[in-house]
Amino acid sequence: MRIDVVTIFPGYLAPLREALLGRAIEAGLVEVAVHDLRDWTHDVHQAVDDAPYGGGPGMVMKPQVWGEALDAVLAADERPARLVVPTPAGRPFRQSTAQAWAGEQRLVFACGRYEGIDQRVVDEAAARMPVDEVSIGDYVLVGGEVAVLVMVEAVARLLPGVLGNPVSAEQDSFSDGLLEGPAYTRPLTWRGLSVPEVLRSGHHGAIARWRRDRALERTADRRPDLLAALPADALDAADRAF
Ligand SMILES: N#Cc1c(-c2ccc3ccn(Cc4ccc(CN5CCCCC5)cc4)c3c2)n[nH]c1N
Repeated sequence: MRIDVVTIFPGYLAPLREALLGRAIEAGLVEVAVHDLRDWTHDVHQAVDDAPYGGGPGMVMKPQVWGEALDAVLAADERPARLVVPTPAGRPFRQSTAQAWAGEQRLVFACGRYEGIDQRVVDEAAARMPVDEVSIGDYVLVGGEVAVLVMVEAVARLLPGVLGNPVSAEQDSFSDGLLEGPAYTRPLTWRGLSVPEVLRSGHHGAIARWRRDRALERTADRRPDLLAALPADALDAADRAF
């Protein structure tokens, strides 16, 4: 997969080259290119924004600059691309979104700032490629860069070879519709708190049951919406007894 990010703050995306994802890039499992939107300005002030038509707070990002930038970035590689535009007004970005995008050959992320990007940039792009306007959550950020860091990590960890232990991607929270339960490691007792006996029993069936019960308990407590959204056949008799 190739990932391109267009932003006026390229430095914000530096964390993409750290740790697990950095190693995946070095291993050639994923390609990442970050582009400075201002490279496609032609005025001395490198203007990327202007006042909103119809009035209102703040500034809107100019369509001309974005159009030239996306044309150039898309032309740099022949693979078909999906354009992703983070916005507070977007559809929710979920694990299912990350799983769907993990199958793409190429993702191009457009990081807006100010009050966002002129809508015509999205509308014009949508005439020639798939475009998703997405939000990472119901809170307001100052720009799209942090959202792109979140989404790129969520997608990249699903790519073959990126995670050392691929099973854990399948056992993620949300993959089975539930939150994952508590995890423990050594020491056996820490500040007077011990690891639950069942996890040291060696009885894999009992351990699996305990973990499922803790996941159900946590999901019911913290995300009852997820429990309500589970398909009818997702809970077996033992789950229902819990
Ligand atoms: N993903 C994601 C995000 C973002 C996000 C993503 C991309 C951009 C680009 C610019 N901003 C800043 C911003 C902030 C508020 C508003 C709404 N206006 C407020 C004033 C009155 C009018 C409406 C617009 C633009 C962004 C924010 N925020 N939260 C998420 N989950």
